[in-house]
Amino acid sequence: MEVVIAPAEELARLAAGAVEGLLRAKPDAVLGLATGSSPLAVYDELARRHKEGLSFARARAFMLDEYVGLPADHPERYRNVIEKEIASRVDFPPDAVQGPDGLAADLPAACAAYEEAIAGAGGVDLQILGIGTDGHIAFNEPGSSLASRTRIKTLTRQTREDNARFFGGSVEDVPRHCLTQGLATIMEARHLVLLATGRAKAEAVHQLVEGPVSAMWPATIMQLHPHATVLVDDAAASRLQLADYYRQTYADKPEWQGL
Ligand SMILES: N[C@@H]1[C@@H](O)[C@H](O)[C@@H](COP(=O)(O)O)O[C@@H]1O
Repeated sequence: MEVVIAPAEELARLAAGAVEGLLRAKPDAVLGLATGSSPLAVYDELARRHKEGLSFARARAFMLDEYVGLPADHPERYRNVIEKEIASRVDFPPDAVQGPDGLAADLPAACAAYEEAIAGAGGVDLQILGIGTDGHIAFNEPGSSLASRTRIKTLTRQTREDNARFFGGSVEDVPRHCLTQGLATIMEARHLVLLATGRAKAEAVHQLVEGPVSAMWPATIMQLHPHATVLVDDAAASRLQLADYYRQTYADKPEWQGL
């Protein structure tokens, strides 16, 4: 696991640079897209690079998760958020961006179909991730099986409170259920790039990087991934015990190495 501690704008450039490097080497790459506020600066940077010639015309993308039951036109439905924040700003082919169907009549079948779609596309090359204050990735809340696949989950009160800001501040308006890629699904992506900023994420980041691997902090499963990059600002890094070592390692990193 590589930990990079840098200002937020630099983190966004690094993540976008990893996506650009991938697309230049493999134009038909499969990207994994996350919602939440953490990746927004990355999407801005990708939209900017698209204007300068970076093409997504042969790429595809899979979303991490979706609320259950939000109406198709609800602005906070993750499918609509991803459309607004990135898909509509670059040149993905039509239908190239897919997400779990939170409006399906048969939710388990929709989850199974989603797993098949990811596998059918050859798996995700680069997965962008955020992290919840309780250590969730996608919507794999504490207690999630480390072997989980795409399925329905019940959101914790903490996550609903964290996300209430997107629903006019009303916790009651945040759905109680979601569909989410499982931890084992996410672990199959070939490169994981997680972004976290702000002091509220400091404990989750400490656990993610330095805690024991545990379903209580689901993101800790990333310690078992052969290619995981954790991009954090000073505030999110403030509880890291080995912060000095991570800073030194990154400062001394050979330029050819990339993320
Ligand atoms: N399902 C999403 C996660 O994918 C995201 O990582 C998390 C953190 O969000 P933010 O980046 O806004 O802090 O929020 C939501 O719960």
